[in-house]
Order: sequence, then C-alpha cells, then structure tokens
Amino acid sequence: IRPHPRASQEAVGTVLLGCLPISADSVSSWAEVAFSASPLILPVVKMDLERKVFGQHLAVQLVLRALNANIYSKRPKKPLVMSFHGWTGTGKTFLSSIIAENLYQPGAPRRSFVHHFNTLLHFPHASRVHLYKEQLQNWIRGNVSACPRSLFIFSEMDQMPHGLIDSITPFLGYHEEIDGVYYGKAIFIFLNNAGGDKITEIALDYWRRTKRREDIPGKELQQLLSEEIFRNTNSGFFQSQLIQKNLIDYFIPFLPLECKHVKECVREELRAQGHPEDEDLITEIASAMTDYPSEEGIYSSKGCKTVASRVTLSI
Ligand SMILES: Nc1ncnc2c1ncn2[C@@H]1O[C@H](COP(=O)(O)OP(=O)(O)OP(=O)(O)O)[C@@H](O)[C@H]1O
Repeated sequence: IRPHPRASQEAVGTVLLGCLPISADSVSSWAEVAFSASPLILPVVKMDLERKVFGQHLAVQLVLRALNANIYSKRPKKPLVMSFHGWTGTGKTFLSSIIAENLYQPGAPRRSFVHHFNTLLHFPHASRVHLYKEQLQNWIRGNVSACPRSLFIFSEMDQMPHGLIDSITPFLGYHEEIDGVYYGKAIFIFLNNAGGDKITEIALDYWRRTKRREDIPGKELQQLLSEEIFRNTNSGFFQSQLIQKNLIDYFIPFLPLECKHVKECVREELRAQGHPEDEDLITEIASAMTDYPSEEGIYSSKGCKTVASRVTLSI
C-alpha cells in the first residue's frame, strides 16, 4: 500500500486522496454533505439489505443496529468497528458494498469516502509489517482528517500479517481527538473467514435438533466469535489488542447458506443476466451446490460465490 503523498502526518488538515481538491475545511464539510445522515438513510439501507441479502437475518439485524447507534449520534464516542465472519460466499463483501452504496448521497464520489484494503494486495509481505503499519496509520489519519465519515473495509483478514491490525488500535478507541483529528464518525469493517466453522457448527446443531436458525442467539454467537478469532492464529486478530481492549463493537456472524438461499441467488442472477426464471435450472444449480455435510447436503460450502459463473455456463 502506498499512501497518497498527501495522506501523511504533515498533511493532516490539508487535502487528501479521494476528497475534492479544495481546502481541508471545505473537504470536510463536503464529506458531511455527501454523507446523508437523514432519517431516511437507515430505512433505505434496511430495505436494500432485507431485499438483497438472503439467509443472513442475524447479520442484517446487527448491522442495522450498529449503524443506527453510530449514524444518528451527533458525536459518537468512538468509531464504529464491525467484524464480519463466515464461510466464503455468504455475503460479507456484498453486505459491506450495500452499506457503502447507501451511506453516501447519490452522486458523491464514493472512492472519496470508501477505502478498501485487500490484505493480499496491499499487505502481501509479512517482513514489511513495520512499513505497512506506518503507511496504514498515515492513510487512516489523513483520510479521516479530511472526511470524518470515512468507511474503511479490510478484506482477507485471515491473511493479515500478525500485529499489523493493532497499529490502528489508537484510532478505534474512546478519544475526543488525536492530534486534532476526531475519529468518532469513521466506520471500520473487517471481513474474515475465521469463525466460519464455529458458526456452521452451531447452525448445524440447530438444524439437527429441528430448531430454526432464526432462534440462534446473536449474543452468544458474538461472544464465541470474539474468543475464537483471538485464539485462531490465522484470523488476523490473533492475540490482538483490538479484542483485548474490546474495540470491536460487533462481531457479525454470517450463517452458512441453505439450498433455498442459494436458489434465491440463482434467481437473482438469472434476472440480472436477463434470462427467464427457469425453476428446474434454479433447483439444479442450487442442489448441486449444497454439499455440506457430505451425507446430508444442507449448506453450500461456497455460499453463493460461484452462482454467477454456473448460471452463465448453464444458459
Ligand atoms: N447472503 C447472500 N445474499 C445474496 N447474495 C449473496 C449472498 N452471499 C453471497 N451472495 C452473492 O455471491 C457473491 C459473492 O459473495 P461475497 O463476495 O459477498 O462473499 P464473501 O462472504 O465476501 O466471501 P469471501 O469470504 O470469500 O470473501 C455476491 O456478490 C453476491 O452476488
């Protein structure tokens, strides 16, 4: 990751990447305008999430609650920090992109406020952790100083070099300001496969006891997740201060997707590609994808991830 030349300590308070090329004050106020914290925003996000995201009632509920608490507060005491967990293809990236799309007013240049870090792309070498730490801090400090409502998304957390994520600990705490920068309106989302097996284990247990997945208690699941990723050497949060200091506000579980959810994804994909909703084809693709556990075939181990290509190949 190469921070924008202006996103550095000296430049805090000047113009930064992604913001309009005007003075810091106007950038800041522009960002405020672009961020539509009107009473309408959450109903719109809610509608979008409930309509487009299948099988993730817990994640949707928790995310809405979290956004509600931060967005409508005049001066949140700390930035909103959410960590999404679940198997591949269950909608973690999809849900964060829906948040990013809805958080800012239409027409606002989203890249000005939404910053996506992909571990494999931006932090590929464990030996360069020191360099990454400094760059990451500069990037966040610089962008939040210009756009307080910045959204930072970190994907592939499982691949994150140990210790790197702790470099942003100071920004995530309860501080009025740090060196003149206020972080309370920023939003951080971490995307992680770690914890996915635990979530599936619990979901499967409910299924086997013929209990509804809707009855899985979110609170307990969140607690289990925080313990699991702290212990897991591959979670990106292994022995992380972010967890020790309770700076992650919400651990959001993404449940494994069942055949009926995959069917919805296939249906959606057919529509998006402009094809008729062929029920036989929908069932065929979804059934072929629900492969876990091998004896029962209840969940799709790839979620909806390969749906688009399967639809393309089947047409
Ligand atoms: N729960 C879901 N509801 C609707 N569509 C979904 C859902 N999960 C996945 N999809 C579809 O599958 C695609 C891939 O999912 P997505 O990239 O969000 O998975 P992910 O959980 O981020 O996976 P990974 O952990 O591998 O990054 C999405 O773009 C979306 O089209």
